[in-house]
Amino acid sequence: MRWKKTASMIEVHAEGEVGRVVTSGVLDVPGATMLDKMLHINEVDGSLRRFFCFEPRGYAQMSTNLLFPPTRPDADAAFLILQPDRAHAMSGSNSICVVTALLETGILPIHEPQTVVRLETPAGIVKAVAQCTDGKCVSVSLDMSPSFVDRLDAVVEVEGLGPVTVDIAFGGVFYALIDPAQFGMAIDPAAARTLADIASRVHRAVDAQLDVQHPTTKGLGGISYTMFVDRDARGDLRGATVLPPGRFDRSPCGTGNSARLACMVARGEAAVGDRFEARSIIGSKFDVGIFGETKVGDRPAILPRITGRGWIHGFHQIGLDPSDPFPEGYAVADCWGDGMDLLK
Ligand SMILES: O=C(O)[C@H]1NCC[C@@H]1O
Repeated sequence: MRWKKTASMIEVHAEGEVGRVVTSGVLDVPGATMLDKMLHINEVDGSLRRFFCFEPRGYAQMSTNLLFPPTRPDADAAFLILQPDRAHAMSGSNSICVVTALLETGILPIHEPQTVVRLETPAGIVKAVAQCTDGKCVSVSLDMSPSFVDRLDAVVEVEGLGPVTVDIAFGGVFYALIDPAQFGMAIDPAAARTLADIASRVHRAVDAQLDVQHPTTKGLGGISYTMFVDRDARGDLRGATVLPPGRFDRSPCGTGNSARLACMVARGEAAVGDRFEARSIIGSKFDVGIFGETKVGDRPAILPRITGRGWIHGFHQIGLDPSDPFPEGYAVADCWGDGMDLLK
């Protein structure tokens, strides 16, 4: 074997959203904390992100999760979420994928009927409670990051669309939440390309026109994603997160629904103790709820809880031959999306 780099991973999806879990090939990333490691990838050396996320080893519609030993004594494992544009601080679907992989392959011991896993992320500790039967994680409940509103009904000037109203909120990462009705649209898989194009334009406008900062943690600023929010015919929450360079989350989105719940509480549309069904653009489901409240800096914040399911669907090995002409991979807008400028 003459490969310059080799990595093994577990292929997992959570309610349709793929979150690969790397189990070998990456020993560590410089940084004393998970936030430091994320900033190293985003500000110093993005080669790992490109190796895993770009073609031919990667593709747009997935995330790659790097596993690490925890840097904190109160955590069982740590992970970083790599996507084509950057490493991100927290992710609901990816947390479900990581817990499913850790427990169903014995990296951490599985206990029945319930296993608690404390995950360390750049956004802090996420407590995961997995319901386990016959060696399967039947469901995973996540106590998400404290979530809060940055601003409601902000207006940005969007190329080709004019003024667009968004809510900016934090659910583990920052979101621009968009009501599609302002474009005469609704969340519909048949309109996915049009909606994804709109979302990429809104993302650019928010980046350029709004200064979004976390009140207590430098390095968590700026929106990660945009998310269309509406309700389905049954009145259930329906959400569709668009990730750079312009593709939809296949899951209902845990961090996005956490941000949405914070906005609903701020508008008096929800309260502590409420629970909802949240659907994705493909109809998959998370149970989402609010189990407490707190403060983040001077901001009132909620404690969301997200429950969903993950499934292992493969085992995978990738590598780099020294003669490969594309050691850092490549991406083309035909299937990656119109927001190629949003990639680093
Ligand atoms: O569920 C979530 O929070 C994630 N799904 C893809 C984008 C977000 O990180």
